[in-house]
Amino acid sequence: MEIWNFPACSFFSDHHTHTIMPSLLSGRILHFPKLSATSSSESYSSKQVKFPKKISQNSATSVRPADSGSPLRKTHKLNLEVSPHRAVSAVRLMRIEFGGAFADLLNEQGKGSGDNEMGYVERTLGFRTRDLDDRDLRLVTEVVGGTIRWRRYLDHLILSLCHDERTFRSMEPLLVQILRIGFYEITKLDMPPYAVVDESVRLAKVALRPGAGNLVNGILRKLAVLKESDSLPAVEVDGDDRQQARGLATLYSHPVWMVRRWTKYFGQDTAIKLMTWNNSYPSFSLRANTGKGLTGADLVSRLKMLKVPHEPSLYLDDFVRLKTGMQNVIQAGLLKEGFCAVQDESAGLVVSIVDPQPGENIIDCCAAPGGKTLFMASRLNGQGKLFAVDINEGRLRILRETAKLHQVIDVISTIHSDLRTFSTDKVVEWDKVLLDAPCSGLGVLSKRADLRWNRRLEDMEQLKHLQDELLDSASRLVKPGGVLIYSTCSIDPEENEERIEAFLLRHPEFYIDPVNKYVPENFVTNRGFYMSNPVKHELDGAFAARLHESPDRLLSQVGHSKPYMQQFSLQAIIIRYSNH
Ligand SMILES: C[S@@+](CC[C@H](N)C(=O)[O-])C[C@H]1O[C@@H](n2cnc3c(N)ncnc32)[C@H](O)[C@@H]1O
Repeated sequence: MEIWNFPACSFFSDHHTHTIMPSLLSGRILHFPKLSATSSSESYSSKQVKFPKKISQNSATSVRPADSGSPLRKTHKLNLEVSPHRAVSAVRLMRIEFGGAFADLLNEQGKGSGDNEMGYVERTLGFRTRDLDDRDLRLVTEVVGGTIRWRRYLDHLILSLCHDERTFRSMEPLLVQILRIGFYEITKLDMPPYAVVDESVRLAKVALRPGAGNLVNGILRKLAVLKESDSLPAVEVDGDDRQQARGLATLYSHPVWMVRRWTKYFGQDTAIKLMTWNNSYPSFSLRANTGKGLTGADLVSRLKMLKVPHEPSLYLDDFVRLKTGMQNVIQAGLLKEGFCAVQDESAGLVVSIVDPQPGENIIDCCAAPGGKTLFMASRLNGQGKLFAVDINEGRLRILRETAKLHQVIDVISTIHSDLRTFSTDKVVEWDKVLLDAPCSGLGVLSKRADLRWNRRLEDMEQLKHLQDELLDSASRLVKPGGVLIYSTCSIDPEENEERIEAFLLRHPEFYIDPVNKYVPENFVTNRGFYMSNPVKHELDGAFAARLHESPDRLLSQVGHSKPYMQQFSLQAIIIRYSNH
């Protein structure tokens, strides 16, 4: 199994994630889980997605050799007339939009669906294409990420070129994906329009029906003409605040509520810059695995050997930034062999704020899949103990496996528990407590292309409530005089500063420890918090507050003490809770 160390991310949605079940895919009529809010309200919608009949007779050109895949593959036909990147992209987009699969550009070996991707293509379209080569793979990554990001804008263009709104709303989902891909390639990738038209028509005909091909032909040709004469349908950004937000939301392809929220908090200019950042191709950072005795210099020489362009991090030793070449890093096995991890510097800086020291006992309260845990563990140099709590067992398993791979498992104990329950046991106190809280992830939208469409305004209220509860729980685990670090990968003040202000009102025994000592000054806010801002720092957005608990808390808080405190030793905790 490929083990990934994801960039810092929000996974509130984990509990709502749906994946396509293979058994569902084999039927002609598929019942997908609930559509995302945006797809139902801002785009076409359908709960029953009809897929085309299996391969049309005239499109099959050869039969795949019998020994080259699963039994399913053997029985089906290969279509060499359809461009593989287009077929795979369309199916991936269907999975992401209706199946809840994430569009992380790095997910699952960079192929989106792992080795079985052609199986999905075949079951969805009724035929398979030739396998993807490296160029196709890069194109699929680009097309899928871009088409998701630009979905609202692309739908605006498609709608403008349809006869009427009903035509658009009643299109089959697969037809919409084929059109979106074509529109994206022509308008954003500047691909030769007539090649795009031809390929898209062919896919629509073979995968759907001849009429669908004609429709694609008509609409894409109109687009090609408009593109050539530089007269694409305009997006109006005027009127009152609400109308302007709608216009900007279409022009920069984001949900309206996000535009309104960012305009309110940061002003329109910054909101536009933020959306532009979210729409750009993400860059990635790698962290050399010092747990294995490797250094940033070792990583740099491997990257040089691979001819992967890179630059050292401005802020963190042992981190390097890549703009391109991630595929080479993957193929060379650097991640698989635990040589390095993918970690954004904005997440690395949160670990700098925790400032783990050898010999300390640290608890990471929402730890999985372990990006920060592993980095902290490597800083303990084999001395001390790190407890990793998470409610999600599957993700904790990934954490354990990665910790073994990175050779830092000796200092880590995993605890599968809801933090709220775990903390009421009042088991023991820790020197440092990190709460990397579930959050909206609004700081990582450039990497998580689909996230903007899966978040709803209503989620924000639920998240804030959960964050308050988890902060209260985490605070119970801090020893007198100890440190509590709260972090998110969000830029939203309501999930960040406001949560801390509310916490301090509930817990006057804590005070803010300004982060100046731990991170460069340009990341420090007026209140002494850490804030990485994509517009300012060209990193993912992230936030952290470092809070100290007053050493005389127990004296000052009669009746609010921790009755069962220290009744267990750390060793007993390991035995009682750990699952490895
Ligand atoms: C932002 S992610 C953590 C990312 C992780 N710190 C890293 O750097 O890789 C939030 C995590 O909180 C976990 N979580 C959510 N609710 C929880 C709860 N009540 N108790 C414990 N963990 C919870 C989720 O399963 C998720 O893994």
